[in-house]
Amino acid sequence: MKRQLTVRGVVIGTGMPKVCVPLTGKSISELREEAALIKSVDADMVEWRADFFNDIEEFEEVMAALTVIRSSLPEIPLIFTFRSSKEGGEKELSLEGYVKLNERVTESGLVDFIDVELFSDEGTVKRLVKTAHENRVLVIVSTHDFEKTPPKEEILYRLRKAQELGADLPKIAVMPKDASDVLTLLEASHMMSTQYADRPIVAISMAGTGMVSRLSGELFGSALTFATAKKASAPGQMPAAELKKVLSLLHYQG
Ligand SMILES: O=C1C[C@@](O)(C(=O)O)C[C@@H](O)[C@@H]1O
Repeated sequence: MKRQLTVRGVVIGTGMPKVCVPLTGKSISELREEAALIKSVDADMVEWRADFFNDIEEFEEVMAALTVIRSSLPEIPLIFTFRSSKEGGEKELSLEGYVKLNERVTESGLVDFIDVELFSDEGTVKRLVKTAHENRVLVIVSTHDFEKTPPKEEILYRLRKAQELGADLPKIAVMPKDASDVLTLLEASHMMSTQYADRPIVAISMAGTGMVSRLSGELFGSALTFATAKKASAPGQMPAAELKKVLSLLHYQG
């Protein structure tokens, strides 16, 4: 039986995919505004994409930003993500800086999830998973390809590796060049969720070509989908309210 994740009353891994909206503000005042906007959007979860934040190397500022976000959105599951430039993010940190940042955020008690990149190296992933779990924080282990869609076997390998390393939510996002790449991602998502995963997973085909993958997770086994309140954090995201309508239509079984 597949595990589900229940976080602040949101159940991930059953029914409609849960809608997660990223915060991409560069400063505390931008983040405060964005958080207020998110209150008016029907989001299930929020992701702070901290790589957009100007003062990411100033730990006091990071904590201040996190406190503002958490106090503006006290009820909603919150993901902390530093997405490195090599995986499609805005900035790069040293490995040591990346580990420290994630550990301190984990220990702050302000977030429900951290996102750890699979290619950080195995030891780092294991260490961050351990610290997170000791602090009752869940872990998304993520991997991205902004250039192409790898073969199905490679997508499955990465998702299985993430699961093996202790991810509560293994996640992959890849770039399609055509419809057959989208089918590859969807097939891998379906296979992973029905044959190999004992927990929810997330699988995304990006950009306009891949948009269908952001809508069809309930059928193909992807438990979370990212949408915008203001600014997209990756190509192909659509406004959260529109996305929710489509998810409800696809959920309707007649
Ligand atoms: O990894 C992901 C998925 C994503 O890249 C997307 O394609 O929606 C958006 C990112 O903010 C998030 O961290």
